[in-house]
Amino acid sequence: MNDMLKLRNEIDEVDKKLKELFEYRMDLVLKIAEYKKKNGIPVYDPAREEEKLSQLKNSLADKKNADAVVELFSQIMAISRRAQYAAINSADDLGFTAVDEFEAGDDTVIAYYGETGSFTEQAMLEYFDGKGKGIPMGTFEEVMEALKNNKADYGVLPIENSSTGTLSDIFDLLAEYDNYIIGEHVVAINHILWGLPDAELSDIKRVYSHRQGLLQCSNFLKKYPHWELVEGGSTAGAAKKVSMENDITQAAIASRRAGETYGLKILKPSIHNEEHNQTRFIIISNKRNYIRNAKRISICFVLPHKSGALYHMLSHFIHNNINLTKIESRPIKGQAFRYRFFIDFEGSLEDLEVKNALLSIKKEALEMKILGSYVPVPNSN
Ligand SMILES: C=C(O[C@@H]1C=C(C(=O)O)C=C[C@H]1O)C(=O)O
Repeated sequence: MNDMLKLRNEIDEVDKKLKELFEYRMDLVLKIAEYKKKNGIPVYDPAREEEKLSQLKNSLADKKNADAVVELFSQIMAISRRAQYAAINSADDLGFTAVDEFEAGDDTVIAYYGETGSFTEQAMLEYFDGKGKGIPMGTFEEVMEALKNNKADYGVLPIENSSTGTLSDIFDLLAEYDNYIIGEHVVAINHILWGLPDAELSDIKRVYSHRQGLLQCSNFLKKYPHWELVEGGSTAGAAKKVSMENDITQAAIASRRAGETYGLKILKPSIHNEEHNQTRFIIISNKRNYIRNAKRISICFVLPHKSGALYHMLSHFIHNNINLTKIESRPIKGQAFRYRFFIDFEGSLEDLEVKNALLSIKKEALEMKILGSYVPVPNSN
């Protein structure tokens, strides 16, 4: 027998013992689960886990294995928690209810950002298949308020553009309001420069649009440095303004639907920077419901201000084998250089792995909110 074979035989012996010990440990873990269930004790006990890890680390004969031991036992404890959640079965509730579908009929009221003809209205019409009664809202916040005050059943808001990135205001509003993401929809955005029926490109002195419209067409606008760019309202609102004010020197960047709705003329088509300009919209509700088995979840959390806090938080995703699709951070109002993290990941609120990760994060974070669970648009993020 050669040397390696001999060593491998020894490893086999060690693994056999480890396996037996692991099975023995899991039996103990399940007995503890029984006790916790009977006495209403939560599964996750971070103080106990912290104490165990430092004890194991400090008692090592050879400190070079310290990080490996922490990693190994963090995994073992995550596996143990998962087994306990399975045994106890939803004693710790995430507070969301699964439904088979979201109903939308002719009486359903949907608050959307912008005016008739806005891209958000288009997202609403496509998502709800033309059903429901859309009510336009002048600001993102008004959409949130309409849900809060039960003036609307659903809301539709833009959240991310393929060329300009996320709309940070929406993240702040999601953290602030008790409204939840129940769906998403992606719309191809084609920006057109619109003027009055008699206007020519050479007449233009001022261009109106939403901030996003101006940003997404920045390369085209750079060619006309003498134009005054005015941001405010939605793209459709800008088209309406140009039509109403009847000034030949004014133009708007807006969608085809908006320009046609307000009787304008195309001065220049397809002026956006990126050929495949797309915006992702979210559908929101004030109820904590989600489509059963929806495979995307969004959360946000605030961490204690200490080193390694984010690393530790992310380890809950790693140890539960959860794939993150997006991470963002936003400054917390009134707290200089402190951040709230926003994470999207794959999984269903019914998965034990997801439950394990979320309940652990909830326990460790200063605050944690599940922003919703929904069916993702393929390849949207
Ligand atoms: C097994 C328990 O449940 C969880 C798992 C732990 C472990 O695997 O050692 C420790 C603490 C708890 O988070 C326990 O409470 O002891």
